[in-house]
Amino acid sequence: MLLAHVALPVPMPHPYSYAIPARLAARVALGSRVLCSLGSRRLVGVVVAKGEGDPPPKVKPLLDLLDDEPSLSPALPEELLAFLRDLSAYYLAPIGEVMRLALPPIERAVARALEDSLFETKKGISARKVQTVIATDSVEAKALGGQAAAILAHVRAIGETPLTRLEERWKSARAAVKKLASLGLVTTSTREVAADSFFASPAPRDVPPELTAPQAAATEAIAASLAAKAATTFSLHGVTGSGKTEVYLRAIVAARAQRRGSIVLVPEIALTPQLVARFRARFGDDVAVLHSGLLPRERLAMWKRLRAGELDVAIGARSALFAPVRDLGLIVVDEEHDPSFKQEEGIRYHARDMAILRAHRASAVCILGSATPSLETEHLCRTGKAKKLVLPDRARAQAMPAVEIVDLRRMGPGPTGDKRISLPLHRALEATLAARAQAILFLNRRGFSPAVRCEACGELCACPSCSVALTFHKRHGERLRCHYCDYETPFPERCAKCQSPSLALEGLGTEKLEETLSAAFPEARVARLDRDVATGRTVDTVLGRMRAREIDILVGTQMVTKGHDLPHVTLVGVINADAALSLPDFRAAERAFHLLVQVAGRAGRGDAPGRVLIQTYTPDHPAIVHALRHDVNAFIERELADRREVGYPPYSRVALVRVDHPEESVARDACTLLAEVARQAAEAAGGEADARVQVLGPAAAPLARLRQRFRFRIMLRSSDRAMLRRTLLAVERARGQVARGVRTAIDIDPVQLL
Ligand SMILES: Nc1ncnc2c1ncn2[C@@H]1O[C@H](COP(=O)(O)OP(=O)(O)OP(=O)(O)O)[C@@H](O)[C@H]1O
Ligand SMILES: [Zn+2]
Repeated sequence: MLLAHVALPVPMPHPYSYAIPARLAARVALGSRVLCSLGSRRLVGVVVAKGEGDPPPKVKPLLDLLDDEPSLSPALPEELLAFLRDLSAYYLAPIGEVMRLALPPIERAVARALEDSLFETKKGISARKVQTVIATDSVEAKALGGQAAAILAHVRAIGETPLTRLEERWKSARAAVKKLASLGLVTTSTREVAADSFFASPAPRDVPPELTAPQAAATEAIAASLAAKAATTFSLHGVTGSGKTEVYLRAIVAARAQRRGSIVLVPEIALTPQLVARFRARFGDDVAVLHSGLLPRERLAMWKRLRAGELDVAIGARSALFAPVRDLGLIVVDEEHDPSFKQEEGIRYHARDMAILRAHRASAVCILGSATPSLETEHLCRTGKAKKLVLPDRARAQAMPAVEIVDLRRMGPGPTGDKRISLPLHRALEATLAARAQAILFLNRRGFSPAVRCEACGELCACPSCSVALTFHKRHGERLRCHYCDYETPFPERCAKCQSPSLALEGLGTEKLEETLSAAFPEARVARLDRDVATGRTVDTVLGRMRAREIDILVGTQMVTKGHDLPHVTLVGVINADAALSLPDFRAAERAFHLLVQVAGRAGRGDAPGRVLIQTYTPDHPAIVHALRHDVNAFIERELADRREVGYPPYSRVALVRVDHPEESVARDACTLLAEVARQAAEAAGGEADARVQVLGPAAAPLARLRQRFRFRIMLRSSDRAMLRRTLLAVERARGQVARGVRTAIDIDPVQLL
């Protein structure tokens, strides 16, 4: 009997077997989507293997085959299917749930046939209706005022405009449009559109610039690997503003020349409208831009066009890694150091690591681009697994900005009296405004639970055995705690280093900065960009206004540090460089360094030179010292030495077992049980000293309670991946033994340690 082994979207590690009925026999292929019954449910799964043999008892037949159109069948091409199986094995993730990462939304007709749809909407896919406003030929009888006048002028200048766009700029656009319509000055219409903000305005084609010598060398190396069909990973280390994007564009052209497709992964698509615009300027609208704002219908359309080979370039955030691009030749990971490439829920995959894997399997080229390569990537270069390409200078030979330190231990507040705006920063802002240039102020608000710092010497209270910052907790009296080993100590009376009694909590309270600035510089247009004020479209609007020079000072979080290319920004101020350094995370220094170099790199990209002021209590911290000199290599060298010494990645492999439950004792007991299992498995596995799997914990997670649940965890660490894996498999098997209601998760190569 002919059998199909089907991955179903249920949390089980194994596929299910079904009989292939004769009518489907010729068409069911590996990667086909099929309809199956499981118990009383009907589910859509993917055929991951076929075989002939004795059927298991009570085997049921496949009910139907979903993909019939030859260009779309099977749903998952062989290359993608094999990659997903590897991913599932690597992350110990249920095969059916992994498949779901790559499957398109389901069509309406199919969805109707399913009683139990796995996909986001039971109804299937609905259309996007957009209300637009068009100016008529009528002329106003008497002059209009206020928003109505502004909107009318806008619509006359721009042409048909979606109402939602108008509402972004004018609060009462809806009422104003109504009034204009009643005067016969505009008409509105509702229609179905493939509206996508990335394609809202036409993209004028650009003329490819002449490459700089390093760009040309990088492009040649990449093209040679493509031509040889040699799976190669490149680390493209180019300083900020060196023109990495141009290298990506040329690499895509080289892949196209061989009729191979490309995937470009970016950290956050909402923050990169400019990058998308550059791709459209080069390639027209023949690129698939995958982002969370797409409706299922739009996503399905993109998926189909990619699968059929009509589109050969997909750009998107980490999930674009699963795009069904035909004959994959290239995967670009832009800003590869960015932590957002790690998925933090469900299947906790790292898109950078998996990009390397998928490219490898497809004999494709993978480019990891960054001005601040991650230590992981640097390690790949040093162990011969990646080739390094360097762009040492800015593309148009602009100087790197001058970076200066403001030592907050010595420097008091400027005229505002707010200590976050030191005198030098205040003066620099004045000078920038006088020169009609723009400034970016970066305030780092990460670090939910504060660390303790000595105001006299700047020393941070750290764990004696883990070299990470201790975290302040109030719950059982004022205590400091290590989130790796659970070391605990009462709030110290004096600084361990200089004995000063002036210990202070590293403050958050940055909300009022924008207000303070507006008050201090009344003539300046101040705007803010962070998660609270910005979602999807507003980001685009704020960045658009920044580009149009309608903003003088932009205040923001991490969001302002990402790849923006704004030629009129001459001043960058870092309000408090220390916040990032005090996170209880072995990557704290690396992240802080990345942020500093990236945000500094926003200054001086145009003709006028740039200036960067970094305010800090710890001017001697290596992350700051090296950022001051833009010395990425020296920082990497030093940080690698530190990691090697304490045995953290990239010199070891780490995994976290996370456990949570509404009751603290239940969560702790479950975690203790799994830790015991891990210890026994680690012991049984044996191994040489440094390969031996270390089991740290159970310890309370830094975010000890989240959404009413108490969180505990175990950290497992080994220099040997196979050993670590064996131990984790034992934990995985024991997950079923914990008390009901306890949630457990295994996070392999974790990024977020909170
Ligand atoms: N060969 C070239 N000749 C002239 N201008 C170039 C060339 N290559 C790139 N540029 C320009 O240099 C600027 C910086 O390029 P790009 O934004 O790609 O830099 P980047 O390396 O991605 O920087 P970052 O890491 O800061 O994001 C852009 O305005 C781009 O148009
Ligand atoms: Zn510790």
